[in-house]
Amino acid sequence: MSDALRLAGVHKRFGETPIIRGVDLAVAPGERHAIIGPNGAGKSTLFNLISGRYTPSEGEIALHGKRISGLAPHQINRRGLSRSFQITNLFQNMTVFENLRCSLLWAHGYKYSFWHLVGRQAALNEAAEQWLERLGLTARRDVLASLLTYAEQRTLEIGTTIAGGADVILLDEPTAGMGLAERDHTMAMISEVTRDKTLLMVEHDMGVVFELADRISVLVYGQIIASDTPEAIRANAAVQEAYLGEAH
Ligand SMILES: Nc1ncnc2c1ncn2[C@@H]1O[C@H](COP(=O)(O)OP(=O)(O)OP(=O)(O)O)[C@@H](O)[C@H]1O
Repeated sequence: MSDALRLAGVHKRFGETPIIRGVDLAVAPGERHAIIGPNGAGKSTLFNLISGRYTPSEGEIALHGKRISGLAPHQINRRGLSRSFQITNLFQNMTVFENLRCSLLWAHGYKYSFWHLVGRQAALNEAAEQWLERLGLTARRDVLASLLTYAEQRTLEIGTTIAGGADVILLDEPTAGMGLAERDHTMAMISEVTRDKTLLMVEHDMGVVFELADRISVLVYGQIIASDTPEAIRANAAVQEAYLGEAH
């Protein structure tokens, strides 16, 4: 079986400045993979390369064995890769239910004609209700997205990203800006809704990373210096020196 996601020899330069300097990375289907590294290491740039916002200066990126580097973000999205942003990306004047319904419609509805779609309303509503339940947002069903707490907005944002039907999910610091209780709740939610999905996340919170990830890659100055299980990463001397030894 091909890797869900594979980067081979990826470089990114901005002008003359090399930011990503030869990254090879393979993420297996169903794996939860975290990318960690010091500030400015190039984690966001890597995400921008994978999601199509930037094109690699060199190298290739493949999704399920098919090349995606060079495609536009919406084309990559159509092929099953979806990215959730740190800044929430919701329809603020729509309710929680409507936001979920919208991403389901976007995922499943575009192929059908309008009248066909009308016949599918019941199924769509049912699926949106199930997502409310999975996200623990049933009690907030009819609240406008703009009136949710920050943590609820992030939960809904992650939910709409996944409800959209993608099977490879990129999460950008999913617990940033949350208190401890919210963080634990969000981790449990991510763990539940990404079952059977491939997850790649950038996260600064080591508690989250070591609990959630099956594998961890350490990016330092645009290169992956280690890619391994959490236990092996914790024990890796080069990683400790480059990163974990710092006050994070
Ligand atoms: N569009 C751009 N043009 C020029 N330089 C850029 C651009 N985007 C990022 N950089 C530079 O690339 C380097 C890596 O930035 P990036 O945001 O990818 O790091 P990061 O690991 O995500 O950092 P952080 O953990 O602080 O979010 C930084 O020095 C940044 O200034």
